[in-house]
Formats: sequence, structure tokens, C-alpha cells
Amino acid sequence: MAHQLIVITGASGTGKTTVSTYLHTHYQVARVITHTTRPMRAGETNGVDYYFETPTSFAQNHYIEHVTYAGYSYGSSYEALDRAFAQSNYASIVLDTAGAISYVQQLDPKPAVLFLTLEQPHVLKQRLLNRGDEPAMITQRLQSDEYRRDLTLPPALAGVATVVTNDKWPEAKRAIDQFFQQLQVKQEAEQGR
Ligand SMILES: Nc1ncnc2c1ncn2[C@@H]1O[C@H](COP(=O)(O)OP(=O)(O)OP(=O)(O)O)[C@@H](O)[C@H]1O
Ligand SMILES: Nc1nc2c(ncn2[C@@H]2O[C@H](COP(=O)(O)O)[C@@H](O)[C@H]2O)c(=O)[nH]1
Repeated sequence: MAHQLIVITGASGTGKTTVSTYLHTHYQVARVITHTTRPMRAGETNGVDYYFETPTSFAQNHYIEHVTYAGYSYGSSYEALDRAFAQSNYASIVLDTAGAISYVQQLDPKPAVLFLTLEQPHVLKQRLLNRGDEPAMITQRLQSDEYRRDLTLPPALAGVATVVTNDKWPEAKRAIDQFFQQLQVKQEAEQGR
């Protein structure tokens, strides 16, 4: 069976990591672990949530794409993608919208894309506080160009991404179940050709 990548994108706090964990737990979708220079949050583990890097070690990896987000470097490596697909034919990766656009433009076969959004984006700050993020980090993030940019579906992803509203988890979960089950049907149909 061909490999299928699911790119999960959207603004900070919209629930990208929550969706990636849900797909892993309920559908055994492997997670692509990306690299970052940002400091670890409480509860995060190196090699599980990210590969945490220094600026020097970050520069030594081979990236499909890399970005600066709210002052820190983030990148997705070829090695991490291979590691995920060694575990499962389905893998998900959590990216900012610049990364999602790079993947859609570069990857063959093209990834399936989920864009997460909220009808009430003012609750995002509270979600980041509830998650335990440092208040100073939240302020820096909410003031960043990247955070504001990712609140809106970029034109390059219009017609490509499935938009999921995550104000209420039970509704978001239903939309994600439908998205994943349709993806499985499409994959199986392509296999049968
Ligand atoms: N529908 C929801 N209702 C309330 N809280 C939610 C919902 N979905 C996710 N959360 C919570 O919001 C916080 C942010 O979610 P998550 O870490 O998944 O977001 P993210 O998009 O990955 O953020 P970032 O880009 O900053 O890493 C977490 O504490 C998560 O448990
Ligand atoms: N383009 C990429 N974006 C990435 C990558 N890894 C994570 N991210 C995105 O960065 C922001 C901030 O993440 P956080 O964990 O510090 O909250 C978020 O939008 C992630 O989706 C990557 O390799 N490339």
C-alpha cells in the first residue's frame, strides 16, 4: 500500500497536536517528529514531542522544509518522515501554514491536509495558558506575524485542505473521523486499480 501523509496545520492552540495524538491513538497513524530550537515545555520529552536542538545541531539535519516561527527554528527532516513510515502506511505531521504549503507543492504523492480553525479565536490565548505555556512565550507568540497569518486559510491551501472547526472537541472529532475514513476508502480504491 502506498504511503499517505496527513499534514495538520492552523494557528497555535487550534488543536493540531491534539488531532495528531487522536489519529495515533484511534487509527495507529504514526507521528512525524520535527525539530526545533525552542525550549521544552513542562511535560515534553525529547524524541517524542520534538527533537530539541541547539542552533548548531539544528543546522546539521537534512530538511524537507524549515521555518522561523515566533523567534525559533522548526524543521521537518527526511529521516523523521522515513522513521514514521517505517511504523505505518499513514503518518501525520504538524506544521505551520508555510510548511503545509511547502509540502503540498513539493511532495509526490500529495499529502492530505487538515486546516484547524476556531469560530471564537479569542479563546486561543486561554488554551495556551491552560496548556501551561509560559505567559511571556504566549505574549511573544500572539504578537508574531506567523501566529496572525495562520489564523486564516492561506489561498494556496484553499480547495486543497479540509477545514475543521475545533471550538468543541466532540464536533471536531466527528469531522476528523469522517476525514480519515474517507481517506482510507480513497487509498483502498487506488490500491484496487
Ligand atoms: N476543542 C477543544 N476545546 C478545548 N481545549 C482544547 C480543544 N482542542 C484542544 N484543546 C486544548 O488546547 C491546548 C492547545 O492544543 P494543542 O496543543 O493540540 O494545539 P496546537 O495547535 O498543537 O498548538 P501549537 O501550534 O501551539 O503547538 C491543549 O491544552 C489542548 O488540550
Ligand atoms: N513549517 C514547520 N512548522 C512546524 C514544524 N514543527 C512544528 N511546526 C509548527 O510550529 C508552530 C509552533 O509549534 P510549537 O510546538 O512551538 O507550539 C506550530 O504551528 C507548529 O505546527 C516544522 O518542522 N516545520
